[in-house]
Amino acid sequence: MPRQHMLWGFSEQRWRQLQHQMRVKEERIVELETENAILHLKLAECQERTKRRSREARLCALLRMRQCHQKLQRDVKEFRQSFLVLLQSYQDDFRSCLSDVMAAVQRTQLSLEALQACQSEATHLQQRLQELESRYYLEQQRRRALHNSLVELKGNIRVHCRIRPFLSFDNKLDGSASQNCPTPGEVVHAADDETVLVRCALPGRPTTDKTYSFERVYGPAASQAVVFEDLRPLLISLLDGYNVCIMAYGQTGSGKSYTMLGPHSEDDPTLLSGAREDLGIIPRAAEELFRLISENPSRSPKVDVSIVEIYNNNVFDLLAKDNSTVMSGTKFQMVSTQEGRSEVPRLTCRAVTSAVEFVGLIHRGVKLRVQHPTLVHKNSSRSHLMVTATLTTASSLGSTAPQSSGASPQKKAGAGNWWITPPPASSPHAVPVDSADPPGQALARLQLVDLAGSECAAVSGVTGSALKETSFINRSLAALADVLGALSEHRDHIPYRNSKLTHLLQDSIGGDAKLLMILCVSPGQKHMAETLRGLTFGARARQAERRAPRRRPPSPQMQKPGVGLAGSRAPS
Ligand SMILES: Nc1ncnc2c1ncn2[C@@H]1O[C@H](COP(=O)(O)OP(=O)(O)OP(=O)(O)O)[C@@H](O)[C@H]1O
Repeated sequence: MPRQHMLWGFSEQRWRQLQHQMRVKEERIVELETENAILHLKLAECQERTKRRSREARLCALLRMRQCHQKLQRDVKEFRQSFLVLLQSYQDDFRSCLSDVMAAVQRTQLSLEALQACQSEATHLQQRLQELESRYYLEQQRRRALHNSLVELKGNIRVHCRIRPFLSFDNKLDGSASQNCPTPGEVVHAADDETVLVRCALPGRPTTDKTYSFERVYGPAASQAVVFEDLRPLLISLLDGYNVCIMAYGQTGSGKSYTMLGPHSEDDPTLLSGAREDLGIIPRAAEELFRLISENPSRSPKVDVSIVEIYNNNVFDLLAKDNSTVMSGTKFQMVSTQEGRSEVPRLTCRAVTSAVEFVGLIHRGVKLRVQHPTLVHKNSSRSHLMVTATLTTASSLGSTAPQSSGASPQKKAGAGNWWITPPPASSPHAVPVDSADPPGQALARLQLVDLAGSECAAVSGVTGSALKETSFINRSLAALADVLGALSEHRDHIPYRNSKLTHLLQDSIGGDAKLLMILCVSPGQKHMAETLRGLTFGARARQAERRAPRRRPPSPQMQKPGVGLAGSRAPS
């Protein structure tokens, strides 16, 4: 071939160079075309893969949706099933509650019927109770009437005699032991429950027996409880509105303080001591009084206590005294009211609400009482001790009696029954209050007296001021004997004012009140003269007038603070 390059004017070299370049370019084109084809192939692959993936993704999504849907369907099914179970249980519960409610309603109906039956029963019982209350009230009235008749039959002045045991100091005094007596020197005996036997054996003379009768005679073995038991009914009379006085009378050393208060303490003779069974009448009466009061709380009266001693015919207020003024306390004058009552103005009077308070006051008063040793015994009381409890009912029966029914409390079935429980409102026996009976004035007084001992100066061996005391004691006891003598002889004038003692006891001795005298006697030979005097005195006291008791109209002055035995109110 002609040389082309020559044709085109290129040098051979140049020509070869261009050819080479052209071959390189063609090779490069082939490479690129190959590459291009590969890329096309890859592109196609990628597209294919992308399509496949998107198809797969769609399929997956569809699959997931389907699964979700299936799960949802399952959940709904489960939910429905549990809902049905729950519903079933609710229905069961509801049915059971309903049956419970039905049962409860039935029970309530039954209870209602039972309640109605109970109500009618209660109404019936209430009517029965009212009937019983009416009967109780009537029986109570009858009981009181019978009780008071009994007390009247026994006499408004009664004498019990207590013979104390033969004690060591009786021996000291008594050298002349009698051969005829069971215990040497013991000459006074309780022949039976009502007779005292005194064996009088004088040297050179035949023995003679003297007997004395009393409502009750206690031998040396009689306990304090037995002595108290016989006078317990008097406290019922007190609450029935009668003045009551219990006093111990007897020669010195005969056991009056023991009987009224109890034994003295060994260490301090002014102190009371001893076990409960040794308690004397005064603390026992305090207990019994509050026991009786507690039996009828709706009628609780107010109880005011005063304690006085009458020493050398002067009245001393033991509740106003203190240790520093012992023996020099204020003397009190006595007055007689228009109604004839004896009263001590400005006397301390303490309200007590329990037996404990009452006994506490007694202990305090007794500690301040005048005592001196005598030849007979070392704790001889040189004064008369008088404990007075005044019972007042607050604005009286009218205030607590049923107002609406117009029924009024009972006034009197017999005498002095202000204490009687008012009848129930429905009682057909309700009686209108006597307009003459002022409200809140119902009073009764309990006087508990431990007298000083009657004594023979030769026996007690007292001299000086003690002899003067003895003289006053004996004079006041003689005045008491005169009063009892005047009463027994039904004299017009009863000499109450001859001594402070009888003046103070004026309301308690006579037809109005109930007096129990406990005649204490020593059993020893040495005291025989005084014992016989005491026994004669007691026998004479028994003959004092027996008049149906009547309730004394209360003195208006007794209502006023600061006047009378219920006098000045001291803070308790
Ligand atoms: N029943 C009795 N049982 C035991 N001891 C008694 C009894 N009675 C009295 N006594 C004792 O006899 C003594 C004298 O008694 P009490 O002090 O009571 O006599 P009194 O009559 O009050 O004397 P006074 O009038 O001199 O005060 C006391 O030691 C007392 O304890």
